[in-house]
Amino acid sequence: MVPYAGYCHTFSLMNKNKAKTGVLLVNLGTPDSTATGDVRKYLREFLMDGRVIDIPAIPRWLLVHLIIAPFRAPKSAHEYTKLWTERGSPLLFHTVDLKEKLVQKLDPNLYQVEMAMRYQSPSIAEGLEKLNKANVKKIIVISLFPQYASATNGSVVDKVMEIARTWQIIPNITFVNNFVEHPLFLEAWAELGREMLEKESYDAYLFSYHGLPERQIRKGSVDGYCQLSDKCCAQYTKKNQFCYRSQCFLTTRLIVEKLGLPTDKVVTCFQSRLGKDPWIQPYTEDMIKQLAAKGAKKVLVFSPAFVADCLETTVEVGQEYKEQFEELGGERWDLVPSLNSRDTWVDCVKDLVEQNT
Ligand SMILES: C=CC1=C(C)c2cc3[nH]c(cc4nc(cc5[nH]c(cc1n2)c(C)c5CCC(=O)O)C(CCC(=O)O)=C4C)c(C)c3C=C
Ligand SMILES: [Fe+2]
Ligand SMILES: [Fe+2]
Repeated sequence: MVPYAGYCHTFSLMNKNKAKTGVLLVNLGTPDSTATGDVRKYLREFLMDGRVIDIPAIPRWLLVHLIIAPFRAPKSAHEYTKLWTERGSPLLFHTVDLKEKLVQKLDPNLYQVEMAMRYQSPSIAEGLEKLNKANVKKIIVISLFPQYASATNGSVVDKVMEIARTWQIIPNITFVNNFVEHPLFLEAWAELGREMLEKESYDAYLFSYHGLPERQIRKGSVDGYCQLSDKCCAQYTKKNQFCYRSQCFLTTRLIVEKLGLPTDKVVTCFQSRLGKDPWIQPYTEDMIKQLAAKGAKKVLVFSPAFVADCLETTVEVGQEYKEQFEELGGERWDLVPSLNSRDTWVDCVKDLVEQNT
């Protein structure tokens, strides 16, 4: 044992003298409080991002400042009161917990981990500054969105580069593009699913993902491959490997395989449409109607575009869609909670870090 202990001691001293690898975990962001003013501030920053509302800057400014933010802020502020806790917004505190658990699992001599929000606080600028001051040799940026979208992962890349390009020395920066196929991401969802399935049996399994304007999928389509039909997105090929819709269908298939669910009882759909333009389909509202019309009484719902409980899951899926389903005669609408900071998910993030070191 003695030589081994000595070796470890030397090894850890060697590590102490080496530059660390920086890790930046980034989630979407949330208002600072449920006050209408804070929600308005959040919505303005979020929706003024040209990757989120991808229209020219002047019409975007008019749309956001004169229409969406003023009308949506009071309504959204009220919605946020339904999920706010003593620790604030779940999206934020679950990301803090994830970061803290990750820190526990990584060697502190090798890694410095920071977390940030794409919009509002803590900002990406603050997180990057901490890593820059620590003189890290490399930065691994993990956007906490499993499926790639220009509006989320793409926007994080944009923001990180906007800041890093002002530095004299830019270390190596690696971005994790998506992690839909990571076995531990899938296993974490399967564990959550099993916990629900042990207690209850269901007539149908609904996978509801955040929606996107169809236009944004078309813009990213290689050789016009993505026509937003079931034919293109139901397959995952090198042509549509970055198509958000196809990555969502793939996520469903892989979780369903792990759980051994009957595929004829599984539906994939998209929620949270904003504005009048067509968003990717099928819409979750339409699927709820179809399931109820077919006589489904008990539905188990997964939201695997989100890694933490948030407004979109807890309130929109867990409360509003539940009410709609019950009004149509449904009896049970059980939402699988999100990954938050459960161990298998932390192990997934740890593995993403180590693979990219
Ligand atoms: C899966 C990741 C997400 C994608 C893709 C995405 C695209 C996208 N979102 C909007 C508009 C809104 N989204 C809102 C909330 C929200 N969105 C995501 C994730 C994705 N968005 C999350 C995690 C949340 C919840 C944040 C929280 O604090 O809990 C909202 C604000 C909420 C509201 O006022 O109702 C808006 C607005 C667009 C336009 C878009 C793609 C173009
Ligand atoms: Fe969103
Ligand atoms: Fe596609």
